Amino acid sequence: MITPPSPTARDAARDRLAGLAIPAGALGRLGEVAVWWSSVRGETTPAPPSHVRAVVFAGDHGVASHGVSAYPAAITGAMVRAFVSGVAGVSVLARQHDVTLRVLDLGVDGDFPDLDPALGEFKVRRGTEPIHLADAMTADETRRAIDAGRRIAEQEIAAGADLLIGGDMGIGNTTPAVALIAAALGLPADEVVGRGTGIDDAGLALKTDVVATALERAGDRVSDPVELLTAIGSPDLAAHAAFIAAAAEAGVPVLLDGVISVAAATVAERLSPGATAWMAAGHRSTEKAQWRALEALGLSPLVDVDMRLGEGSGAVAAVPLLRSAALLLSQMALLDELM
Ligand SMILES: O=C(O)c1ccc[n+]([C@@H]2O[C@H](COP(=O)([O-])O)[C@@H](O)[C@H]2O)c1
Ligand SMILES: Cc1cc2nc[nH]c2cc1C
Repeated sequence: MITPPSPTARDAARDRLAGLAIPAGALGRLGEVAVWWSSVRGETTPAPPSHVRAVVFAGDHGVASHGVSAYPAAITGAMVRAFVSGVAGVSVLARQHDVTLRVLDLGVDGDFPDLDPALGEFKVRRGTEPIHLADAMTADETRRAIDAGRRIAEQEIAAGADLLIGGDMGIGNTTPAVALIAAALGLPADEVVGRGTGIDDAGLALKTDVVATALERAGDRVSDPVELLTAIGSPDLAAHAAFIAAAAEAGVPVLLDGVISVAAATVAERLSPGATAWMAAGHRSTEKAQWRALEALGLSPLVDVDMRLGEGSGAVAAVPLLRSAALLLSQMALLDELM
């Protein structure tokens, strides 16, 4: 069940924004996100987010060995190690912007016996089935992944998060992500498929076929979000979607990242209708499915710099803008006070 963010705080913040010593609308999307931040914090002029926590959901995808990615699946595990060592792209941004980063292995096709066992605490399976040929996972695995995502959100909230970010790592994961978006928006494969890590035209045609076949294979099951995750999702995507839904249910705001995070958000909205009110869009990815889904959710991204890294990086890059927006709304003079 979703309780909407405070309409009183939202209206008061909107009034204050309209009265600031700026030409009307001059803060652009910073003004919009400041009003959203007030509504989700339930105060007219809340402090900027100071306990931002990001979780990277890692997993492998059976389609990765079917020509849909520019990189081999072995990169997933190598990057998990990079997150643990603090040297991945999002690790750098998280340090810079004082964001706590946690990586979890939900479905990597490999193990990490030399790393902290907490990394695999929520592991559901090793990789998924290729979604154009078979269900990604079993119904029981989907339930376990959803339960994991909810528990992860609870843990992050208990640790004091005032803003949550879901990141992703998984070679091949843009294929199920865009398939989930196609299912949610009722779009055909060719209107959602993008180049992911950088596939060429032949790869793009193949990936479009894979997504179209996966959607066809899923059939009517696309109308149920849980069955949809079983058919064409993955443990990492299911946990990510449940993480967002649980955050919204608990009244904790979420800043969205690229195409995988936004795909998870479309499923979260279906798991918990109204969840979108607790979300803001961190950035605009180069993946067209991401913009289409953001548009369908009614969200406008803060940062637009052609990023397509995933990992939660675009959302973390937007954190300073959200902080600026909150400070502008609370610290600027009103025009009336100056006259
Ligand atoms: O966030 C995005 O919009 C995004 C767009 C393209 C690629 N990625 C990242 O690249 C990987 C998936 O790309 P691919 O081509 O292997 O499906 C995965 O690890 C994602 O984090 C992420
Ligand atoms: C190197 C590399 C790093 C990534 N981080 C997220 N997705 C990625 C994909 C690749 C290939």
